[in-house]
Amino acid sequence: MTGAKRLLDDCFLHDGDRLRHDEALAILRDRVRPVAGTETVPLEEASDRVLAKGIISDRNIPGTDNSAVDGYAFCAADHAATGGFFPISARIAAGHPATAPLLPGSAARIFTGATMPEGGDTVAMQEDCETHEQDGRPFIIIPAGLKAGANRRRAGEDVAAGSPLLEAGTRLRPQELAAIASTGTSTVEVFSRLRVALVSTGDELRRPGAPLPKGGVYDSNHYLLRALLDGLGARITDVGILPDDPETVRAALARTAADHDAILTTGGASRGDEDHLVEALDAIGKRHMWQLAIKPGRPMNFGQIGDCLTFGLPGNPVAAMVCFLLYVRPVLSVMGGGSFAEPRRFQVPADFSVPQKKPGRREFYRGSLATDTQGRTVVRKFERDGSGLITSLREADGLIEIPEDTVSVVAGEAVAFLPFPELGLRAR
Ligand SMILES: Nc1nc2c(c(=O)[nH]1)N[C@H]1C(S)=C(S)[C@@H](COP(=O)(O)OP(=O)(O)OC[C@H]3O[C@@H](n4cnc5c(N)ncnc54)[C@H](O)[C@@H]3O)O[C@H]1N2
Ligand code: MOO
Repeated sequence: MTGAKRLLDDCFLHDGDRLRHDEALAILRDRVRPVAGTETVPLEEASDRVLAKGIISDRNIPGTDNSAVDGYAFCAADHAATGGFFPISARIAAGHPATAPLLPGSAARIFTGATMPEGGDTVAMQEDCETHEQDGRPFIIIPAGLKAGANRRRAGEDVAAGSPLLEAGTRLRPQELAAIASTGTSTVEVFSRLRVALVSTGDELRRPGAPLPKGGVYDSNHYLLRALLDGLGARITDVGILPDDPETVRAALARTAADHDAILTTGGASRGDEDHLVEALDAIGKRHMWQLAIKPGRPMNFGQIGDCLTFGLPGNPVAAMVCFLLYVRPVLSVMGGGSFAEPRRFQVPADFSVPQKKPGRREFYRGSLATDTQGRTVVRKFERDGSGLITSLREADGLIEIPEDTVSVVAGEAVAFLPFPELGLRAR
């Protein structure tokens, strides 16, 4: 990251002068690069990690043509001549391929996943067949009408030998781990875990478990952010709670920046007399952006101290979570070798109205999905706006995004909805 494109340091900015959401994203997208080294880990420890080296499958998956069902393998071209009456000449189970080709005009008893016999191209499901015995020999009656190749899975139909399986930069979800395992690979080269420090600030804060003085507030943001970082594969350092004291804040940030890739702070982001984060950042580092034309999350700041990136999240829990999801998550993803993924927006009819919205800023409401009387999916806005209401986050399925130039929302009109899973969270 080099020199800021645009620095804003006027705390009395009007929304029109603040950095817009798209501008903020463009700055972040532009400037952030992967910083993590790489390491080789066993597949058991690779969940949520980012692949540092692409994987090419050196084999076909499945490895052989095999049966998709329990039944009888035969050659479709033999059906007319046999009238569907086949002697059973072999038995083939998964893991025990036939050692000889199928005798012409005969069928093989076969089980799901077992390798197709040479000379057989089609499998009849056992439920559709009738067994028969003649002269002490087993026969199977296979109904007409099965297409050649029915119930047969082709070698390489999932992945062909020599084809790229996964690209570097892929975050490994359960299904990617399964795909890697299916190629027989037991270790993967992934980007090292980012070292991320969490800092809470505010004299009023205490950790759960400690007694709370009058006017005190439990540090819920620490637990919010810690859990939001799940899935990014970061190594978390808990710096604890810093008091509202400029010297202490500055010293702790300088010390922490020396051996971390990123610091996430909460609280003290705006410019009250007791808010020292921005001041500390200006004194010992560089501020790249501050004050966004969004709600909630207006005082979010972003900067760096040496090589360590800093994210100053607002103290209000809703603002902290929204800013994390919109800005911190994609940046940490890129720093850790992954992609800067834009969440997909879905147009959903609003089950609410907003008679008057302030123009010039983008607003994010907490939204939950519901079904209206005609069975359509609609989105409801949490009725209260407070940025301190953790309840609103719990009751939400995602964020409703209202663009800068919109000044009202009429019930029934389509609004952009960002489901939480698009932002890396689990569904309720
Ligand atoms: N005069 C102005 N006042 C405020 C402005 C403004 O522009 N001018 N902006 C408001 C907005 S928007 C927000 S958001 C908050 C941001 O405040 P800070 O980031 O400076 O945070 P604090 O003042 O320290 O705390 C705000 C609020 O959040 C609670 N908090 C803080 N940390 C935690 C934590 N770790 N866990 C739970 N709750 C926490 C804190 O007790 C306060 O209630 O400022 C507005 N004010
Ligand atoms: O970011 Mo603040 O939450 O708009 O209240």
